[in-house]
Amino acid sequence: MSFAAVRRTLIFLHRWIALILTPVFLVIIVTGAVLSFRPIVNSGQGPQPGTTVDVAALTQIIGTIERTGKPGAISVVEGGRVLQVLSQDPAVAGRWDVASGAHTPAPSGGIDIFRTAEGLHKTLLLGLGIVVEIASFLMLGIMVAGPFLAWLRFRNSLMGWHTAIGWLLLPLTLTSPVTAVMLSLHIGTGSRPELPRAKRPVSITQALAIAGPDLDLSRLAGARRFRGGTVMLQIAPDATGRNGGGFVVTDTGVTPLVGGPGLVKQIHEGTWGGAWSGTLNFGISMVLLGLTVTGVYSWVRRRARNRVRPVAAGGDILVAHASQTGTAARLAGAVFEGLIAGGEKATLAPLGALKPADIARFPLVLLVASTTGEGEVPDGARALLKRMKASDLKGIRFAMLALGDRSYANFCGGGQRMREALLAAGGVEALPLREADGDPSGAFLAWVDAVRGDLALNCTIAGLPAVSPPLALTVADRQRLDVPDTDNTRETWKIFLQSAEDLAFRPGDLVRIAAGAGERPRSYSVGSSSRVDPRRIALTVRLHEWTAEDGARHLGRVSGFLLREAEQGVTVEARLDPHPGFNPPADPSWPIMMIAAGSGIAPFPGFIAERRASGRAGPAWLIFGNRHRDGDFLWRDMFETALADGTLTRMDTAFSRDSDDGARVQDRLRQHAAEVFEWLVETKAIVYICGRRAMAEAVLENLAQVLVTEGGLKPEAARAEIGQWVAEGRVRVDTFN
Ligand SMILES: Cc1cc2nc3c(=O)[nH]c(=O)nc-3n(C[C@H](O)[C@H](O)[C@H](O)COP(=O)(O)O)c2cc1C
Repeated sequence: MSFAAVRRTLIFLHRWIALILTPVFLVIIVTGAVLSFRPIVNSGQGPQPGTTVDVAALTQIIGTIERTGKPGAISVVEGGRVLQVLSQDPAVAGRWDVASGAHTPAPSGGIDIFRTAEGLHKTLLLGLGIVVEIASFLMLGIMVAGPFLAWLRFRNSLMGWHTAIGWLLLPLTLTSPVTAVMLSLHIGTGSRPELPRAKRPVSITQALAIAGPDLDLSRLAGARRFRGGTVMLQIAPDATGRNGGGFVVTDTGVTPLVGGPGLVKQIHEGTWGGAWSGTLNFGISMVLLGLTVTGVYSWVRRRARNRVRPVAAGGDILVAHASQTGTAARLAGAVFEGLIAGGEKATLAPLGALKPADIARFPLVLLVASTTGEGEVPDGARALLKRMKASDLKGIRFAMLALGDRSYANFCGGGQRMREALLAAGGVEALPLREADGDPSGAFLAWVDAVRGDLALNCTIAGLPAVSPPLALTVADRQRLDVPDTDNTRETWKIFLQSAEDLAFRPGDLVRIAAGAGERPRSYSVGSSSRVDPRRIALTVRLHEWTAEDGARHLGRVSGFLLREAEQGVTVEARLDPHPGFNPPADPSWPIMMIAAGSGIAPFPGFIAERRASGRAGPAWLIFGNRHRDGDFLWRDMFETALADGTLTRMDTAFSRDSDDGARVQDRLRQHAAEVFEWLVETKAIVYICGRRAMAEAVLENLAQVLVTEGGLKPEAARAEIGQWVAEGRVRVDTFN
């Protein structure tokens, strides 16, 4: 077994054993804390070494007590002025004043807190001593495994403190379970002498008389009757700290109890140093309590985060979508609602969130799939596409609407690949493939008609799903983001678009802008939030320019228009589309990692602004890469301010063309693999990746690499895991070319 596999097993055991035994641990720890007060309370109660008590008075009062009833145990407290009597017999239980003989009965019905705590601590008050013993073994195991689970590295978070305290105080906290385990194995418990037998039972008064010649009763600390008719006398040490201990008295004489409690027992009970060691034990109990509570709490939190929100289950029809920028998802949603309104049983799900086996459960699948990149399936569906090839979907029927654009070389390539995979796995087409070119409205309505007619399904669609209306946005302000007079930067601007009315948008949404009527629009990520200003949209626009074969310079159609023609005050026509797949988490306290290269930084200023405005931003880590620190550090002031005010927890940069750096974002992931692993696996951060497709792919590969080096996964398993995270939305990718 590799070290990583051992570590994974330890993590698993640490968490699950701790969790299952938490109730038992809590009882043991809390009662242990209560019991650690016993040596504190007891210290200074009996005769102190060197002090003496009035033996005659003591003998007299004990005689009175024994004539009145049946004492179980008698302790000499308050320096010999008072006797504390434990007994079932209410006539004698309570406190007796040695001088006056006055009796203060024990409150009836009162419970002896130490006795109860001890009962719970040893047997859970249910005679379950074996459970407690097993629990101490497991507690020891959990604590020893602890340091292997997370290296000592301080972070100011709940788990950071759990780890640091667990590590640093380990030698101390280990004493409790170690001594408990030793006690249950009878190691160091002290010798148990064979007790002498009495021929005739003796009372405590008689025992005092018998022991008088042999023992210094002026240091009597307590007396107790045993079943066989013997009496045990406890004598406090003398001024030299010696000659104390227990003595068994029978009608024939006195026998010292040799051995006494062993060191292990004293350490476990905190009695080796009186009040001092009791306090130390109490401290240990509190640390153990803290570790248990924080451990369980973080587990609960992790579970809550991990819970995959299932899509409405049930029904015979699966409506699935593979969507990069949300269009296919919106259309699939409309079909789903139409089916439900028509009384059909249907389930709606993003394709990437499903396994082939999930799909196989449905006799009919309606699929809307778009194309991205150069004829590829959307990011979320890529892992599934691979898996589908080796799966068995015999018997399922499917109907697909593919979205695309003929101005791309590979028209509807993504949908076609998906269709081929479904056919190869044994699926059968229920309707011929329908392809949408550009605006999908017409093809969508025709497809829904076929679903209704040829498949005889009730699907009530009132109209087309809301397509975003055209908006008139005015260029309110623009600033260059790169520094033009440094070498070799790429011309990039921030542009603020102003709306005359309030709009609802979130960072990561898409603004589609065309340079002229009927031209293909280009999408830009929204870098601001309507929660901060509902009329102002921030964009990051890089100028696309290239030299043609004839040497002529060309500008990108839309970026050229925005940066060369749409000066301040110019109004542009745009559409604003939600892009829920790339919005920051609704809960701003959720940890996020933002990984961007070049103008892929576009959505993240909006992420920061929205989280800052919420007032409860959680951890956020930005990894940004570009060419030159001096010229290309886009939005530098904004992010440095965020780092200073805490909205950003951590920022790493990579400048590929700086001679003192030369790294890319993916290199940073490998360099900080341990922290990345922690953010991915422990903190469960949502990872947002924005940039060119090749960059996103390199980042995904390096994330998988981190799971290999830090988590011990095999490369294939690590890639599958990342693929699953992409499908579940824990890793989100927004790419452009
Ligand atoms: C970066 C990018 C690449 C695209 N590549 C293709 C392509 O290769 N072939 C194609 O037919 N359509 C392509 N399209 C068009 C989309 O498939 C089309 O706009 C679709 O409606 C988007 O749907 P979605 O929002 O669900 O992802 C591309 C669009 C974008 C933004």
